Amino acid sequence: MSRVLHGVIPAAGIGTRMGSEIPKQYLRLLGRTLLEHSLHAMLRVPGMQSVTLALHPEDTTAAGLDILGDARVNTVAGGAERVDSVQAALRAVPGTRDDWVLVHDAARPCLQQDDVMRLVDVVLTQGEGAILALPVVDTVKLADAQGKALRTLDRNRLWRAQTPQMFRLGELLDALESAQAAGATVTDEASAMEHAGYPVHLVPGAASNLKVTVPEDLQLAEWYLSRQGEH
Ligand SMILES: Nc1ccn([C@@H]2O[C@H](COP(=O)(O)OP(=O)(O)OP(=O)(O)O)[C@@H](O)[C@H]2O)c(=O)n1
Ligand SMILES: C[C@](O)(CO)[C@H](O)COP(=O)(O)O
Repeated sequence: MSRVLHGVIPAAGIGTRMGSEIPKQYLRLLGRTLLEHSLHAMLRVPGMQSVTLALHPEDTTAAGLDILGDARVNTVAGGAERVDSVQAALRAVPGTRDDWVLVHDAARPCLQQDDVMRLVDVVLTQGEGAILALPVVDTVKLADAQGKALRTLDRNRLWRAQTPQMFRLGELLDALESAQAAGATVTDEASAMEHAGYPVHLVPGAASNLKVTVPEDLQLAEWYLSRQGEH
């Protein structure tokens, strides 16, 4: 069975919730764009053979960054939704169906190597897919359409999905296609794998691996990045 690793980074979003003049993946923290931070984290993973970036079809910014200089980096045009961008990138991965792929959001620039390595270790030991995730710490309510609480969920069994999410390339491609065909909501890769009946291990991640979504996330991400630089 293959132990070859590839990376995919969906980076074709427009950052509506950030509301910045440029797409948020090109905002800079400590001198590097969010996309560069995320890409470097992927390229640093031992054994990473390629990283495929899904970029917005009208993206002219990536070409001006040094990141495309690494021979392992490929780009493709992304799609209308994150899942479309991930599918486009997966189809362009220069690997075999048996190889492993780690899908990581460009918008998660503070990924730490020890977290990725724990994920890779679980996957290669178990031979099954896994994602980084965080146990929920708040009390969580299920609401009706009017915003009235219906009931309280058992938070001991609730996790917040992060990225990277690591699966076999061929299985993930097939799972995404069948979930799409069935009209299932696919907000991450794991949801497609669950839909197809595959096990998905939850590997505890770190709060620092936040998804930069709204303006106030930028300061926090910069603080996490500056702390990482100290070690
Ligand atoms: N059509 C899309 C939409 C999103 N993404 C990527 O998926 C990741 C997670 O998406 P999100 O944080 O929602 O980014 P945006 O879609 O840009 O933000 P928003 O939803 O606020 O518009 C980001 O790295 C984003 O660039 C993508 O590749 N293609
Ligand atoms: C994949 C993800 O980051 C896991 O939490 C998340 O689902 C992406 O959601 P978004 O709305 O596309 O940011």
